[in-house]
Amino acid sequence: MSLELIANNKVHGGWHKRYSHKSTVNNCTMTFAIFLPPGVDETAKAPVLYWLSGLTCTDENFMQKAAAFKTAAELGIILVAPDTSPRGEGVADDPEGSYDFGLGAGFYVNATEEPYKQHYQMYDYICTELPALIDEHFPSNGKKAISGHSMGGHGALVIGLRNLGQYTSVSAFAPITNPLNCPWGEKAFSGYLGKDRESWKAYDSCELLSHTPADKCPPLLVSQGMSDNFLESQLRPERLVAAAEQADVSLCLEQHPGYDHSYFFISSFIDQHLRFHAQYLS
Ligand SMILES: N[C@@H](CCC(=O)N[C@@H](CSC=O)C(=O)NCC(=O)O)C(=O)O
Repeated sequence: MSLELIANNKVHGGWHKRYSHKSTVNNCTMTFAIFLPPGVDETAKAPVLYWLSGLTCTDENFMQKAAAFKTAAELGIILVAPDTSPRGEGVADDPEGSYDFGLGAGFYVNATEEPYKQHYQMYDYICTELPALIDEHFPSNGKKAISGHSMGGHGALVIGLRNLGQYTSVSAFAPITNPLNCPWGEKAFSGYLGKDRESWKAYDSCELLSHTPADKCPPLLVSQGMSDNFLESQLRPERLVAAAEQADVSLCLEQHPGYDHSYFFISSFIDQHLRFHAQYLS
């Protein structure tokens, strides 16, 4: 699969690059961004942290706002930030053009419903197609971890918990923990997955965590701002804690007074998340 370079910036001694490519699973052109820390090449390979962004984001929000490069450069971690949905001609959007469904809101699921299923296969894209592309074109050493924010925190938890053994560690900022039972999740899953709520459970981190064998669960870190406008209505971290207790799994939930839902919060704690992942990636 060929890549087209669309941006190239030196930063903290490494390189931030953006690429587009034809996606077989999403049946459209996709864009992703990558940070290559200094010194990585075919003889000095590095692990990869996949970052999944939230509603309304592209590959650019994390790279421009999270302030992750300095510590990723120090730790020798490759960062990969995909887009949050398929895009382009023929890709169905929310008929009402809202921000929480359709373009920029793929929810990291494989859609089964018309007219979304032709393109919205973000679960397979993140789990399979993108890592294969990264391993083919960049000096990754085969070790990978996953993190994300809000909708992307949901995606990171779901993908980490459905693919036990594949991600050394999983973290999330302000994740949508229980999309089965919150307005963002119910809207997205109805549209992408249809009316059968049973089929939604495969994409719910509380549901998945409550059934995860403790000895197979990856290390989990969740950070939540306590002045987050979406805390009560959409995020509900206490439900993830209850699921962890049910499975007797260790979950580190850090609650930070005064922080909101924005990248100001993420940039304040991204170093901690990078160091958390580095322990397991190294
Ligand atoms: N426009 C909406 C909320 C949009 C929003 O807050 N998006 C977040 C992710 S929310 C969950 O997935 C985000 O990361 N935005 C991009 C950014 O750069 O901040 C509203 O105003 O309610």
